[in-house]
Amino acid sequence: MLQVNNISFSYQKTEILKNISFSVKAGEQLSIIGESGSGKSTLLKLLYGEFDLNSGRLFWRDTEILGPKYNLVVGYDFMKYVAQEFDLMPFTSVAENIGAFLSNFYPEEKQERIKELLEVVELTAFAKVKVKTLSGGQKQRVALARALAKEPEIMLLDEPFSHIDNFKKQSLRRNVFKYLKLKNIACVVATHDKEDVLGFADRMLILNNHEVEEEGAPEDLFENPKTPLIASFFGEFNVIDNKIIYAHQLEVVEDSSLKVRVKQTYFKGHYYLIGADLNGELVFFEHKKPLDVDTEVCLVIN
Ligand SMILES: Nc1ncnc2c1ncn2[C@@H]1O[C@H](COP(=O)(O)OP(=O)(O)OP(=O)(O)O)[C@@H](O)[C@H]1O
Repeated sequence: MLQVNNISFSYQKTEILKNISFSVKAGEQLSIIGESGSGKSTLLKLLYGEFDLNSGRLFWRDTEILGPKYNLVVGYDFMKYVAQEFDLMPFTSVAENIGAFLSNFYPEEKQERIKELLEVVELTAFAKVKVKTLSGGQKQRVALARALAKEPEIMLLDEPFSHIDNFKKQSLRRNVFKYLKLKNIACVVATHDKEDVLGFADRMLILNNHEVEEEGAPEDLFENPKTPLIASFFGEFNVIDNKIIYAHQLEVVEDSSLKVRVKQTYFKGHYYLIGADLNGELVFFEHKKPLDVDTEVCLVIN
């Protein structure tokens, strides 16, 4: 179990993270979300032992994770960290990069393992290609496979699919998260992307104003978002009578006291997002057809 006990940290004078506490069990997937600059990457780096804490303590099982002041070599065998900038060997092949940390003592097992990981990140066809010729997204996939190679007990992933195109993203996410569960590898993912969270994370933690704003299962936070920041992560929302109402909770009906005038219509695939004026405020709702500007419609909250 990863145990984060009341940690605080600052690069210079201003505190970036204040009194952060949480835990992650073996095999559990935790997503860290928060606005840009809220300290997600910094938190992952602290978990990896890259910096010394101002206060608080960090443990994986019984081992205390220590910063460079107390630990000459950053990092631990039980932990792998995939940063936003990948640390690969550009002049060797994809397969060699993935196998770089695997022992040569059992060559057949090593080749088997590389083959398995190439499949997880869908790079089998690129096994022999030199990493320097790959695209950013392909490099990110090599970095993921390389981190998985030695089956760490815990993975720290910083925006793990950010460079990968939408065609590949869905299946790659499923492969990687499924693999982590299968091998019971705990995982902490810093992300902006709700698709990295929904359907995969067991729990999520929201960083705001240097602190943990909320922590819980994605379903619970989605159903009962306590703040606009949390709601905004899940989708378009409104504040009506001081309550957070998602766009999909508003439905057009024949008659109601909630009358709005349509201002904008956006095609969203299987629905349209409509922006409308409600007593001078812009509200958003979903509708299966586009609506003409200035049409008056009535809404109910479901
Ligand atoms: N090496 C550094 N030295 C000084 N300040 C830093 C350093 N790295 C990050 N910061 C500052 O710490 C704060 C948190 O940055 P961090 O990169 O952790 O945020 P983030 O939530 O991961 O952002 P993003 O989502 O944009 O990646 C920011 O104000 C940033 O400017």
